[in-house]
Amino acid sequence: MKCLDPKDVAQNLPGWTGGDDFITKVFKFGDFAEAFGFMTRIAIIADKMDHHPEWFNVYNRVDVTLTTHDAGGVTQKDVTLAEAMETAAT
Ligand SMILES: C[C@H](O)[C@H](O)[C@H]1CNC2=NC(N)=NC(=O)C2=N1
Repeated sequence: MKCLDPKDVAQNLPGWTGGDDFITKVFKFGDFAEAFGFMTRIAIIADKMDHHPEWFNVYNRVDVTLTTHDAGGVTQKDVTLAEAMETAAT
């Protein structure tokens, strides 16, 4: 799958930042239940896509990094998953 420029990708996603080979965002929720609810909904979508996030949760915060390991960079799969996260978080 074709790799995209992470900076270009991040510019079109609210609150996302582009790194060398990834895009990243910190999501904040009202409490742990909301954060974990978000992670649960995304886990189901991600597994159906066979495309899994790197993420770290403490209480109401979820730090997300998206990259496509098989491609060694950011691909359309990361864009699709980031968009699903935006929908699930709002
Ligand atoms: C074998 C399996 O399909 C692959 O390892 C999938 C699983 N989930 C994945 N997730 C991510 N983020 N990148 C991948 O390249 C990837 N590959």
